[in-house]
Amino acid sequence: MPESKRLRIAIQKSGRLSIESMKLLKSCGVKFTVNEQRLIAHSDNMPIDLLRVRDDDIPGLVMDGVVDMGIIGENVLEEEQIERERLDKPSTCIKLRELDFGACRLSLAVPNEFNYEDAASLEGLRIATSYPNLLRRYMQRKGITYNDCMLKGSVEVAPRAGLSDAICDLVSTGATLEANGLYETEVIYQSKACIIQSSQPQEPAKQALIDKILSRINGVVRAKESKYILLHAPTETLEQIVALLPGAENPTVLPLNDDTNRVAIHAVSTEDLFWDTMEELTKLGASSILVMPIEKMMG
Ligand SMILES: Nc1ncnc2c1ncn2[C@@H]1O[C@H](COP(=O)(O)OP(=O)(O)OP(=O)(O)O)[C@@H](O)[C@H]1O
Ligand SMILES: O=P(O)(O)OC[C@H]1O[C@H](OP(=O)(O)OP(=O)(O)O)[C@H](O)[C@@H]1O
Ligand SMILES: [Mg+2]
Repeated sequence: MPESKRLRIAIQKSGRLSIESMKLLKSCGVKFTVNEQRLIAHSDNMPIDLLRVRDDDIPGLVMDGVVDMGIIGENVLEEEQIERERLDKPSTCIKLRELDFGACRLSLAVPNEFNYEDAASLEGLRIATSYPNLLRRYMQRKGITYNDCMLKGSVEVAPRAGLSDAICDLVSTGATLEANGLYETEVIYQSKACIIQSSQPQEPAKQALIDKILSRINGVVRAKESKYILLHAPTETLEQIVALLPGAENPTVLPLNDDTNRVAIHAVSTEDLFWDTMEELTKLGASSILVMPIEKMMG
């Protein structure tokens, strides 16, 4: 297939989103082998090329129509969108869906000894960040003026190095802040990874491939969020037991050999079954409870 007909998907080369992005595409049936030295990985079984780049470059590549799709953190997407609007550059793309990885938040944080009351405590101070646009938008809405200290990395060491009074950086577990004697004061943006498509019109064959990938992603994510549950239940508590299964619609109820007082239940639950619920189920007489992962779902 000619180069222009192949679907180009940009993913992070190496970092927090890389492994999950590749896993997601592989679970959608896209086969490829990555050569660490190479920017492009061609799929062996579908007309798809993967571009492995710095995550900061992904939104721009999609917005300029250089690639057709991208997997990126919403934080980076939004930051680039604001920047491009400011510079009058193409700033649109279609967010196809949020993904189930890369969850983090962009937060303000200050040194442990800082006496913080609210964002106004930062009036006139220096804030180090890699996200100047998201920070500016937040502070403008609050009417607070501050001084930017733009750092591409190691933002968490800026206060100790005397470069800033506070930081605005990504937080997940909070371990990085704690290790650097900082505490989180305000969340300014909640983020997850997402998959985006160029807003330029696609030719039908390419659009059909994008739709197919998206539909497979929906199936993969739904399957990950679901569980297949099997158990034996006394007929007299059947209704209560079914009511306890989270998000299970119309479970299959089957008779058991030589036992008229008990039935087997098969159900797909849209949530995980927690230990507390398992214990409630056994109190109602359920036995042989099995909770199994589902690999794929469709329809
Ligand atoms: N601690 C975290 N937990 C979960 N997701 C995170 C975390 N930190 C960052 N992310 C998400 O992963 C994205 C990539 O983070 P990473 O630290 O790999 O970026 P980077 O160092 O800028 O990489 P690159 O070299 O590609 O520019 C972030 O933009 C964010 O969406
Ligand atoms: O709250 P935590 O769980 O500690 O996570 C937050 C850290 O994770 C990210 O960095 P990453 O570890 O991806 O490395 P980087 O600094 O090289 O980007 C982010 O920039 C924070 O430094
Ligand atoms: Mg980056």
